Amino acid sequence: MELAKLQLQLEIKWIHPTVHGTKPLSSKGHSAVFLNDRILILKKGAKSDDQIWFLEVDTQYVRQQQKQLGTEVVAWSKGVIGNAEKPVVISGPSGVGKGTLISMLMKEFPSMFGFSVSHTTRAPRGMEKDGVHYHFTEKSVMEKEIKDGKFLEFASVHGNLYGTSVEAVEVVADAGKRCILDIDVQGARSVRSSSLEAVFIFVCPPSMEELEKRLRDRGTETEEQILKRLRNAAAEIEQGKSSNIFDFILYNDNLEECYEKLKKLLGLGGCVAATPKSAALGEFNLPLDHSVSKIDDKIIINCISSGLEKESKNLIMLDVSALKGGAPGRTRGLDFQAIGSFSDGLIGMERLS
Ligand SMILES: Nc1nc2c(ncn2[C@@H]2O[C@H](COP(=O)(O)OP(=O)(O)O)[C@@H](O)[C@H]2O)c(=O)[nH]1
Ligand SMILES: Nc1ncnc2c1ncn2[C@@H]1O[C@H](COP(=O)(O)OP(=O)(O)O)[C@@H](O)[C@H]1O
Repeated sequence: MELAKLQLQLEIKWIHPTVHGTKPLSSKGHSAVFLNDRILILKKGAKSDDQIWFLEVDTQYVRQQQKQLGTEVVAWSKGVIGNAEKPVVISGPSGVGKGTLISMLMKEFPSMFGFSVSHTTRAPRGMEKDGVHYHFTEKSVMEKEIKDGKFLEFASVHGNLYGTSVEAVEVVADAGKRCILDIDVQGARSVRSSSLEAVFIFVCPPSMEELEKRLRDRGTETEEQILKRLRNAAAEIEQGKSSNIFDFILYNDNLEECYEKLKKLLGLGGCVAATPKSAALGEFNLPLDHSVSKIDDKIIINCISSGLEKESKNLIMLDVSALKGGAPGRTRGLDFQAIGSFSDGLIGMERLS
């Protein structure tokens, strides 16, 4: 019996999984805590925005990727204190006015919204700037990056490749802004089934004739491209209206009226505070010398040589009960609290954020 066990042990093979996500840079040391489907890594002596990481081993994203690639997969995700507001996905046929509505929103609320800059293989239009309207890229480069797991979603639209990189969405949330994605219906469907929780809006034209007029008047496409966009529009409208991807359908007939409706459903109807809700809350540097234990969803960090102002506050509680997002993007929803010291008898709780 013992021999059989030993033989079994000897047969265990090391597996080298495919690693997705951006790996943390090495540090002077780290603590690791096993949660149900991922490993929490606390980097010692790292800066406050680089100290919490997760290595996902059995999350929904990892399982999806394993199925797709047919290999073992693990994925890195950086941990962030606090939550970001739900991103807004806006879809609709070419020429319906998505870009116009988004520009109006960004102009009126510059500190509240940020645009997810997509990658595309199509050529830039006259006024379009690389890195602002799109990241204009080569097909082979984009395909390689898609393979490396750098994209949240991608699709072939009107004969070109378009995609939202994980970074495009996360940098907006990192800046404490609400992210707006202008993507097609296929992309919206992919985001719907991803770990990113979003609000989905589909913009419809008042008629096909008006759509054609807007596309022609915009004057940015060749006749062939206009015809291709119009051919695709009917199917897109059909999918947008009938699929259960979208939470709201907006008719863009009168522009001002449509914009008012858009603001209303984003909760911007009345008097709005223009200050963004910052995602980066509080500053706390994990000292080199600490020990870590886990009680249910709470990670207790005992800072032995406390880097905190008050020596007595050397116990920190990291709450991982409400994690949001995760690989291939950031893991949000973490909460830090100073909970005193053993000598205090755990008196008082003070949120560090
Ligand atoms: N899936 C996906 N679609 C995108 C992305 N970026 C843009 N699109 C969509 O691609 C389509 C064509 O966009 P564009 O070339 O800018 O032309 P326009 O819609 O006529 O202004 C539109 O439906 C966009 O919503 C992206 O990152 N992913
Ligand atoms: N409600 C509207 N009424 C008339 N023209 C509009 C309206 N909304 C947008 N447009 C115009 O239609 C054209 C296409 O709009 P655009 O925002 O570029 O569409 P999309 O981003 O959906 O392709 C632009 O020239 C824009 O000025």
